[in-house]
Amino acid sequence: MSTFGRAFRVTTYGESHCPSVGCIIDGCPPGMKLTEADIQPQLTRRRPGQSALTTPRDEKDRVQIQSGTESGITLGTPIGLMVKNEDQRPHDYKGDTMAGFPRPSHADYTYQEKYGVRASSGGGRSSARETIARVASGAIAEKYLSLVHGVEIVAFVSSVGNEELFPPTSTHPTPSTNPIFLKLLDTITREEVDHPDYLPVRCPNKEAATRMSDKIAEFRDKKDSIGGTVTCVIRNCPVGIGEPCFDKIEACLAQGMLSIPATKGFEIGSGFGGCAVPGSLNNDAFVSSVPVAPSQSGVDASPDAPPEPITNGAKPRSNRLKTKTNNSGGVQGGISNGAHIYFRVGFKPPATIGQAQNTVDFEGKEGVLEAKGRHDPCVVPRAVAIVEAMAALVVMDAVMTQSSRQSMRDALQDRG
Ligand SMILES: C=C(O[C@@H]1CC(C(=O)O)=C[C@@H](OP(=O)(O)O)[C@H]1O)C(=O)O
Repeated sequence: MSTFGRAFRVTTYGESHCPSVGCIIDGCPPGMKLTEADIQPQLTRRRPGQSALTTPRDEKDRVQIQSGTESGITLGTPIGLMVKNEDQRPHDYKGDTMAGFPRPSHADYTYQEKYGVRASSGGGRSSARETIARVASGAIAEKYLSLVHGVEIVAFVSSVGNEELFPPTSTHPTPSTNPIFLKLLDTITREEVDHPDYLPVRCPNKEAATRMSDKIAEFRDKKDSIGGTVTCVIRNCPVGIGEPCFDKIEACLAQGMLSIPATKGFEIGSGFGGCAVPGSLNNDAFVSSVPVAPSQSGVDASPDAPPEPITNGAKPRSNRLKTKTNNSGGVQGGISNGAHIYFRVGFKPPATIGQAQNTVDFEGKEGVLEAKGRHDPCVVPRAVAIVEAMAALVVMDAVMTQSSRQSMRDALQDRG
């Protein structure tokens, strides 16, 4: 299906080589200021042609809002977003080789088998061009979450091949116990991730970023490709989002992330590393967290503090407890507990490589494929913006669902 979400519902359209890609968003709250300027920065972080380590396809990826706003304010009606495909080279996909051979590990074969027909050039619907619509709609969800709840979502590259930002050690087999990692989750911003020292890879450590950049260049120069991981943190996520049993927040995050092209893995909190340690080490003990009311504390709220959540006039609910550690990654029982939600997404090496591969054509005849075209040797530097967008879409949908439950519960108060 091409629709994601229930309350905040995004339907994406477009193939790699059709006139445009985009989406319709249904359910965006009315009355929010919104212009292209709110959306473009994330599209620019995702766009192809941004460095020597990405696909050279040179798209500007300028977004146009087609509907759903007037005078820069959302109307609550469907928002249409469109980005033109401008730099296509369909002839790269013509001829005996590219047209005749399903690219190993690409979607060519399965699309052909499933639909009996497929887009004749590019990745068609399976192309990373489709992620433009996710990034554009995610920017809108994120704007609301930031304005109303102070939510912050930041992703960064945590590995390329075997080059890791936090390699496992005997003391910290998983980063969830590493104080440097945890401090990074507290403070990292998108501006830091895009610091010139960390570009073009977007790994927030100069030495690791250089190792990763060299690794990608090495595989690009061999006409090969390499995989990697992206870590993402969601700060100030409201407590209580996630809909057990099947729409637990981590299940929705996993689905959202694993719907991004080229993903092969997802872990949250201590993840797979946490599965190798006893409960006594993995459990997150609780401590009291009774909030001090501003009138009692004698100090004004910090200008950086997240805004008070909007509760439609009902009494705000205090978060009575917090955890000392956060191996759970901010989620228990599939419901957010107020701690940072953090997770890691694994991306495989891109399937399209220029190196000769022994394979068979669509008829089963043996041959050699040397793929043509302009392709990423590694997707993780551009995937950072896509992971952030999918996180925003998941959280927005879950916040809207919980807000509706909460306001109906509040309406019942004192009425028996
Ligand atoms: C253009 C983008 O990525 C493209 C993803 C892609 C594929 O097969 O997935 C193939 C290449 O493009 P083309 O279809 O022109 O050969 C990539 O450059 C993008 O992400 O914007």
